[in-house]
Amino acid sequence: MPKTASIPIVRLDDVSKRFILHKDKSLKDRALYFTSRKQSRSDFWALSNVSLEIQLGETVGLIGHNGSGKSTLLKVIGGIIDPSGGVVERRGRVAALLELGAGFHPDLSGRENVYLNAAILGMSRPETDAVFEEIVEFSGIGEFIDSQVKFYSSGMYVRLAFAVAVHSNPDLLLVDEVLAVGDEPFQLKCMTKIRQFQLEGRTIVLVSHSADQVAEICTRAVVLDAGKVVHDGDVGEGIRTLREGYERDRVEAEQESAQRHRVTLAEPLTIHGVSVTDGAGVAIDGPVEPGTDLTITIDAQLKETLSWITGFTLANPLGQTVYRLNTEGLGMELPDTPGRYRVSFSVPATNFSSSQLVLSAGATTPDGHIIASVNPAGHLDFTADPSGAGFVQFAASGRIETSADS
Ligand SMILES: Nc1ncnc2c1ncn2[C@@H]1O[C@H](COP(=O)(O)OP(=O)(O)OP(=O)(O)O)[C@@H](O)[C@H]1O
Repeated sequence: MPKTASIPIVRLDDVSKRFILHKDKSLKDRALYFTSRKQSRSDFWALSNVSLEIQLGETVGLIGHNGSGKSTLLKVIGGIIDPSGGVVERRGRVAALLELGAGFHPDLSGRENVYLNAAILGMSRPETDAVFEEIVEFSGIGEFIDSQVKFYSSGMYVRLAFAVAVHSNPDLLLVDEVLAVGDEPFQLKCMTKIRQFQLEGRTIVLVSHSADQVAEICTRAVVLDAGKVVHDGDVGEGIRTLREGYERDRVEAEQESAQRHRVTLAEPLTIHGVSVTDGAGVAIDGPVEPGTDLTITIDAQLKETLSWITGFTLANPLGQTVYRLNTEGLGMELPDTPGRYRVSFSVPATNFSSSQLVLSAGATTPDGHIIASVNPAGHLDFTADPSGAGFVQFAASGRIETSADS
């Protein structure tokens, strides 16, 4: 299949999906409002006004919190469920790998299910005959192909379903979280197959909770939040948006829980601010050139007598720590008496090759109990050093020697 840019294979215009929720009424409600109906109905919008175009050859990762609408969107894209409003257009052959076992009949054998599933995916019997052995080999199901699938493990289910889907010659492959169910060698096999699909210019849309997986294979990320698209585009940026949402939710949940319990825990330490300056003491406001000396300063107030450690972390958009430093690591002992302290860390000649890093700062007791955390405390854009690649760079050099006897 030739790789062709800018041909939409899927187009969603202002798509919404409503589910009707049935909730049991309490006896009190029924007595108060003299109603005999046991249930109340309410509308729930799992998707709201989603518009997107997916081009031929793209690999799109759908990410978002639990319940944000990812699976619903995947099903709408695949035509498995109809939207309540808006327009969905799709071209080409679709293979959808949705929730575990969907499309498999438990009483039929693996072999019978392969033929049934392949027929659902639009393959004729001779077409299926031609790839049957390949499907069985890819799935690694072996002799169990003639057992009823109700005796399969969840991994075996997924392996067989994925094998059928990828051998059905789809233009558009839709994959829900199911890949996580397979073991590591099988996941590797799936990744290799997905890469082959990408080279062949096929289109893939996958739902994943693994930021690493999305970063590794997707060319675009769509982030959903409560049924709405909150980011569509760059993968690293999308993962950052998602992580910031998680952090916001965590802080809100903590505040709510503190309010609910009406306990105002006196925090022993407050971080008032975190600043980043260069070697000349000038605040960093823009790209950081290779070789820049950085000073990270944590402004903290200790409110009671306590031993404490403070430090900072620089992480990439996937949340992986690229660099971490704290007072304990540097052998610094902080005063344990109440007061306001500015703790500075000097990091000379920095050379991070990751383009954007997230700065966070925190404080713990010596036994690791977190007493303050600021995340994110800032974002730093490092200008890439073209001499090498990887998380960090060094002042590297090279040399060529000519051997005298050549
Ligand atoms: N058939 C249904 N009837 C009623 N509500 C539904 C139905 N299917 C999904 N929902 C609701 O719609 C919302 C979105 O569900 P969806 O499965 O798309 O989310 P998700 O982002 O894939 O979640 P997860 O990460 O947990 O798999 C959820 O609140 C879910 O309870």
